[in-house]
Amino acid sequence: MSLSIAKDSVIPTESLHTDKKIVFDTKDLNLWYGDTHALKDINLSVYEKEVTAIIGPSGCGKSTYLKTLNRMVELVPTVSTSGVITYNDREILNKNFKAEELRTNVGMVFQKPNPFPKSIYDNIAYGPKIHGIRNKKVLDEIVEKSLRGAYIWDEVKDRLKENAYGLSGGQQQRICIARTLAIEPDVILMDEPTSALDPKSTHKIEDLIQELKQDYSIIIVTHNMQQAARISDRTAFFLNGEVIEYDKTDTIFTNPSDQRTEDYISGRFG
Ligand SMILES: Nc1ncnc2c1ncn2[C@@H]1O[C@H](COP(=O)(O)OP(=O)(O)OP(=O)(O)O)[C@@H](O)[C@H]1O
Repeated sequence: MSLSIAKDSVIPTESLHTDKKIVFDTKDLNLWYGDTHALKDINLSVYEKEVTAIIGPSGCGKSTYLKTLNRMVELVPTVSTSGVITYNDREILNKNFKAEELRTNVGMVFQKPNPFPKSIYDNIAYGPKIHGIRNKKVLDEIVEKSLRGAYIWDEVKDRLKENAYGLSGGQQQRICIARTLAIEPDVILMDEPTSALDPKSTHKIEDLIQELKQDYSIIIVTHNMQQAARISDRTAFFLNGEVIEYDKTDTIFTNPSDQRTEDYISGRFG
């Protein structure tokens, strides 16, 4: 297996060897927005029930990569791709794989909390209802389980009929996480989930992510390197659309093998 090679972004290092199952395997992925080559020869294996952080300066392709994993990137008409991504050994860029099916297994939480303008209850019940669940008792159970899973049940259990907009930003973000849990995904993509939150809410979400990784595989884009160091098991460093280095988080932050990683994590650019 190749060691870290910045040139063609094939990065699995010796220390990445693990018995863990690969959830997402990306091979030679390239992505263009029209003429803009946004992702270049990405090779990356994401392991189950871990937190994988994606770091790198603005515009390096972090969000694009995340949105490729649930095919949201296809909503941009100019997008074209080459290469292969498998999710649990199934090729997802293949048109035969329905994006809707993928998205029931791969949930996403965005930078800005984006609850629906509906009651807290309806925010959580929305996804299950779309999937055909109508039984009130079953929906009640899903709502409670999801809110408990996002560690917000005790704060909202007496106000489930109130509009979610009445909650604080940190609470809204946990409602959005609960909404994702309600569709029972096995992967949760998080695009800078705490960047709009105060330190206390950030801390709660970080604790929550640590809990969630017992049951889910989590991929998180973050600009906050302390956050990546605190909560992730592995970290990928992106630069100009390439993966420069991918390794265990401890290694990336204490002994990176590429000078550009070292320069970035020590704040010399970005
Ligand atoms: N919808 C789009 N159409 C055209 N180009 C785009 C589009 N979205 C992103 N890009 C370009 O693709 C490249 C990667 O952008 P992306 O948003 O993935 O970077 P990022 O690392 O997530 O940045 P940030 O940290 O600022 O969110 C950039 O050059 C960006 O301008």
